[in-house]
Amino acid sequence: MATYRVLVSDPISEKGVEALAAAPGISVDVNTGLKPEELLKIIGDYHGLVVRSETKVTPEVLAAAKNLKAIGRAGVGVDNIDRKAATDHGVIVMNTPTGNTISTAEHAFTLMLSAARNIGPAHSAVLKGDFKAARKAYQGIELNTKRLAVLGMGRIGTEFAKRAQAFNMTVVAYDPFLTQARADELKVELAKTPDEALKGADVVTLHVPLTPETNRLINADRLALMNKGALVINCARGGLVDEVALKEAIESGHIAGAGLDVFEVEPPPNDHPLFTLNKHVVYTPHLGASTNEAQENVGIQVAEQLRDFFVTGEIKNAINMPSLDAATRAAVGPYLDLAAALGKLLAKLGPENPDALRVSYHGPLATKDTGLVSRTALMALLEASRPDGQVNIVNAPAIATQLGLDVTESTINAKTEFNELVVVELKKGDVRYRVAGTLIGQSPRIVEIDKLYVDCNIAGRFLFVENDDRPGIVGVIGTALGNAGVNIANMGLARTSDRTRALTVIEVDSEPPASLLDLLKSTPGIVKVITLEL
Ligand SMILES: NC(=O)c1ccc[n+]([C@@H]2O[C@H](COP(=O)([O-])OP(=O)(O)OC[C@H]3O[C@@H](n4cnc5c(N)ncnc54)[C@H](O)[C@@H]3O)[C@@H](O)[C@H]2O)c1
Ligand SMILES: O=C(O)CC[C@@H](O)C(=O)O
Repeated sequence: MATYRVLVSDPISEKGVEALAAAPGISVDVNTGLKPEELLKIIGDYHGLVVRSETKVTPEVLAAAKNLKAIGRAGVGVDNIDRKAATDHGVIVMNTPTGNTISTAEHAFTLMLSAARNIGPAHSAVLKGDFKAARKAYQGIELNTKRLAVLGMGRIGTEFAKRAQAFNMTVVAYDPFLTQARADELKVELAKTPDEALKGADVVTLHVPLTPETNRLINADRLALMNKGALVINCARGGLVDEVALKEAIESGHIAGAGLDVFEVEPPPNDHPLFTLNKHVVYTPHLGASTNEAQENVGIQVAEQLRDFFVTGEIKNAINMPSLDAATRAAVGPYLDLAAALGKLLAKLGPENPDALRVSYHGPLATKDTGLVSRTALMALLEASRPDGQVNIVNAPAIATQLGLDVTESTINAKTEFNELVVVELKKGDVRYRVAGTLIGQSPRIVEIDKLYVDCNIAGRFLFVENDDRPGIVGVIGTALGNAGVNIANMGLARTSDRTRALTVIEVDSEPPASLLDLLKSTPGIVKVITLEL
């Protein structure tokens, strides 16, 4: 059994490490706090990497990670992992989206309460002996009946909103994926834009991922839309808030204060502009997910996901490719093998430098999740012209885009002679070349090559001979193979209905020598001879 080496480069729970180390064929090294240059030196030895947010998985790290197959993020945000570089290098990135939801929502809620009631500065004042002065200085804000804007109504935003409703706050939410029906179910007002949510809000809480679109989501103009004396809570990502604009809005008195768990640069510098403020502010060092419960959840989840990926091929919570659970993997397994054979066949028989690949599904298969089947056909097509290991299931679509190969998938309701059919077609200008296969029982078969009906195994050594449909050709081929000592395992004949073209598909037991191929190619009536190992 292959041994996969996994590096855990940020601290995760002991139970997670144990779960991973106990899996067959997996060995684990825990090596946290590595400097970037140290990580670069060792990453080439590993097949799997487990991180939290400290390890930065940069394009340089991915370029050095020659054996890396999967990265597991023990947490939600994957902004510390260069997703494009991972995909280009064919590395699956998985996160553990649910394990820290409650802890983070609770932490964000704590920040709101603490900012409203000056818990941080008041606590420090008590320790400094300023008890009496602090009683005067730290008048709080009541949250009851206040208007809360939630930006990002996903897992954490929803949990925050529920808690705010228990505090009798009115909740308005903005999220491009929030439907009116879901908003009604959650009893929140649905805002159509962030501005609409912020207008007249007393508190805003952020629960969106950091992306180019959400960078500085909260800026000076948006702060100005909020009510005077409002609070800003950020337990998502630092870059979501323009920190300078926030400081100015607090100093001007328009915004009362902020509760921040995250900063644009982490750790923030000691002279960070927001650190001079001392009312209605509370800062924590990215602690949203730091509870025993959350860390155990994400540590175990990430370990199980990596283990299942290496041991059974199951893909869960991947952010750069479709998921594939064990049951679906088993159900589509034979089609994956079929798709790989069809892709390989097309690479050999179809037009060179094609501009489009189309994968279509007929019959009940069309109702299944076929994303991975199509990817497999594409991968096999691309693999044929690239050295081993350059193309895989993760980076195949990105490579196709680089090549200008348009890949489409469709389902077709038209009846065929087969209960189910997978058709893979390669197009170059007006030239189209298609191959198709089906499952007979659980056994994948190739049933069509360029509109000729065949019945061919998906594994083995083959000789494809295109010839004129006239007497004697099969005899010539058989004699030539016999003379060359190449045994025929299987043979099938197909021809067009107008008898202009015929195809002889021969499964052979050994590699046909070049002299045999030359002889066949020079035989009158034989148009094309191709060998292929599927
Ligand atoms: N402080 C911490 O320790 C900590 C812990 C966990 C998560 N996080 C952060 O919290 C974020 C949210 O986590 P989650 O589990 O709720 O994720 P989620 O995917 O369940 O929710 C994110 C929501 O944001 C929405 N969204 C995307 N772009 C948006 C936009 N421009 N405006 C409004 N909404 C938008 C999405 O539709 C989605 O519903 C994560 O991306 C992560 O960065 C921080
Ligand atoms: O690992 C952590 O503690 C932070 C996790 C958090 O930022 C996340 O996005 O899940």
